[in-house]
Amino acid sequence: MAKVLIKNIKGLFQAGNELPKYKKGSQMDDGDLIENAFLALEDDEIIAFGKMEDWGGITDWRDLEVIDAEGKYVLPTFCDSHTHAVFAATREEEFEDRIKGLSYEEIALKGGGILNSAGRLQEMDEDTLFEEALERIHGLAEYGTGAIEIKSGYGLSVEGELKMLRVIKRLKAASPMAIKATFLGAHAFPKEYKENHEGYMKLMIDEMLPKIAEEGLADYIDCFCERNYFTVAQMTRLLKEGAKYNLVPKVHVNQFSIMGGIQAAVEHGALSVDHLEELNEDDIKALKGSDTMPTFLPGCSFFLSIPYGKARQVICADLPLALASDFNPGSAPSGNMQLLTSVACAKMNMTPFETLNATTLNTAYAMGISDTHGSITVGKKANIMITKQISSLARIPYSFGENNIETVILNGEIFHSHLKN
Ligand SMILES: N=CN[C@@H](CCC(=O)O)C(=O)O
Ligand SMILES: [Zn+2]
Repeated sequence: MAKVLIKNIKGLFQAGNELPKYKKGSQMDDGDLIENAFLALEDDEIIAFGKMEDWGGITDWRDLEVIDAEGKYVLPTFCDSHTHAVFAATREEEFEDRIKGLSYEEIALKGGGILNSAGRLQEMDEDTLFEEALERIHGLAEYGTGAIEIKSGYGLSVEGELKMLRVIKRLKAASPMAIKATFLGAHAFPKEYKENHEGYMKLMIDEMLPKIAEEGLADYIDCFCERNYFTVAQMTRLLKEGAKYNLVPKVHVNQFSIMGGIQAAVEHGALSVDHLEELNEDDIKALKGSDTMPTFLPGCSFFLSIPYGKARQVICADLPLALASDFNPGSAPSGNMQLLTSVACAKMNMTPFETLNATTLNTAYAMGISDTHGSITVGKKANIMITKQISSLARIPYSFGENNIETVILNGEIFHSHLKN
């Protein structure tokens, strides 16, 4: 598909050549929607868009492929800025334990949770891990995800972490999705280091980080800063070490408790702070004036029955906000971004436009790909999705669980379509 014209689009969402790098406060409810629009793609780029009546300007194309989008909306594909999509096994048994009354934290303290996944990952070879992860993320693309950040963190040993990050590197090469890799060795202390936290800190700093840098395996560095996991001091030390290798922080903070992790992450130039189920006024103050993207993970709140992030408080403070899936086998076993918008509307009182901004433009920022993804902008990647014929864009969050996306185009090529040719 060298040249494509999508015509008669009912509404083109997030379209503009002068959009802000992210939307915040009241801007979050602005869809930058062009009604009755066209969109032109050439090779893997967006080259023009506008009202249908202005289409006449581009008439010199030959061999033009035309897609008629009458009654349908076109959006940039979702960017999922926080996932753990490389894993060896699902964890239904922990799901059942939670139904019976155990909490996520109690299961983890018994050796389940992240350590359970780490044990399973050790047993799986790199090729199988890669093949299963590729199939998994391409399944998400059918629901509109065009870019995805993936963390390590189920390795928890030098070989295990390198294996995960090498798998992510192979995914980058094998998939048309935009992929970013984050080193999350500090996801949990492995069993062998239960009584020797300093030993594991040294292992990450002296052995993992240099090897990761040597092979160019990570774009970002993460740390699960939480009670029973890593302290603010340990996170700070790690972020400083990561900075020596130009690894920008994107961190897990404030999932169960408020420990000052947001302030420390902001001070160290974090691109995003993620989870934030717990959030207070000091945290909001720390985020104000920073360029750190607060990121909520409502799939985790839903699945673990923990509080939802206070989206209205963040938006009312004139801050931006991003929504990511947290796709992982323990706390959020779904990477369906459409479903995420439903949960955010129903449980966090976000408007449909707010959720769509929070899963496209703002997550593109939160994964460092704003220059190429997250909006319909001339020169950006031709990563777009076409909805089915729907009454309004609010239908995406409204009809929870349904796949409202009919066609997904990644880098100018149709990746998936429900249309029968
Ligand atoms: N909270 C830390 N890490 C993941 C869960 C990982 C797991 O349970 O396997 C999260 O973001 O929810
Ligand atoms: Zn996570």
